[in-house]
Amino acid sequence: MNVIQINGLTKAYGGTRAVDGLNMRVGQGDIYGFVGKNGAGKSTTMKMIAGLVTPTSGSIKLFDEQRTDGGFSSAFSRIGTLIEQPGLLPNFSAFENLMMKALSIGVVRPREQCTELLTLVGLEDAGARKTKKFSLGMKQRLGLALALVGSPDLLLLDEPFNGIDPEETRALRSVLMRLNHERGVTMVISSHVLDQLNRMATRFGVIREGSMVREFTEEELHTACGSSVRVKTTDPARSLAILEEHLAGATFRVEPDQGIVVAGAGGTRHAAAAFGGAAGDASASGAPRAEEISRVLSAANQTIVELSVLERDIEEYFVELMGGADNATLPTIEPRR
Ligand SMILES: Nc1ncnc2c1ncn2[C@@H]1O[C@H](COP(=O)(O)OP(=O)(O)OP(=O)(O)O)[C@@H](O)[C@H]1O
Repeated sequence: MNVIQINGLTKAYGGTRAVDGLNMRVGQGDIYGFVGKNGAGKSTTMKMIAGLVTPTSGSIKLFDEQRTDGGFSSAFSRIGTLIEQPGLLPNFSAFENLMMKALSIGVVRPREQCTELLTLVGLEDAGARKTKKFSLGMKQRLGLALALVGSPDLLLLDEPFNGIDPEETRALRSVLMRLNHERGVTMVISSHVLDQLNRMATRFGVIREGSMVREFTEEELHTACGSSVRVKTTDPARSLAILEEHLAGATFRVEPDQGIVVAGAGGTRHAAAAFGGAAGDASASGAPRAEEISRVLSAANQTIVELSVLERDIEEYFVELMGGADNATLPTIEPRR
């Protein structure tokens, strides 16, 4: 079942289209990594889903309920949001902040739920402290607890890792993973911190200038970033012609030293065809196989002097989809742990 189904969503501010004909689909149980450069339209999209901003046009369906001009009748009660700074009252304790929300939305047994949520986000020992004494990371975790009051089925988290240190980040990430695994909570997490999303997300959506560039699963990401093969022969021009003839759907790049880099449609520059695009045999697995390239060239009496498999960088792939690396806030992705 789709938890979120968005079609042609647009938000215009005067002449600026913050979101421009966006399509998006989030399935039940997804941890959906919503990726884009600063200003791409992530926050505006999240705010429209959360009902904080009214769309200019387009449709939003949440839990099979279509948004109307009056908003949603029941779907909103199933959403928890952490968008921008959590709205904490600084002179009240963490527990009191949670209780106020629990009482305002009529949670059954509010004290129990608030105590449980403080434990869930690792703030059980800080419940009585005023939130103005909290670190940024503690505030983020309390903000998450606030979003969880009422046991929502869908969490919308806008840049939840912004400005918090690595230890707090790890703590927050582990709470989110538990919520997803143990309670089946669906999440949309927007971030330009690819590293964090890459460790958690089961699906991704890349937004660029207000439009969805592509959506893909974690598996499809790894297929798309699969290896390419570099081959060098004594007759590069002839070898290239042979490979082009035999490897339908693959893409080719000749490097300055005449080495030929062969990638599946999911492998390098022509990633546009990766999912559902025109792709031939060589791209079906996302990458050409070195053995196949070797066999094709040998059968045509080409002399191979070098053959190697190149791994593609996930970060490079995202940066390409997002529209280039003119963003200083893109860190390197570390290997999964
Ligand atoms: N209330 C508003 N009035 C006018 N323009 C806005 C408003 N909100 C957003 N924008 C513009 O819409 C575009 C998208 O902004 P948005 O905040 O959605 O992007 P973002 O992807 O969340 O970026 P960031 O990562 O920097 O938060 C930007 O050009 C922004 O300046």
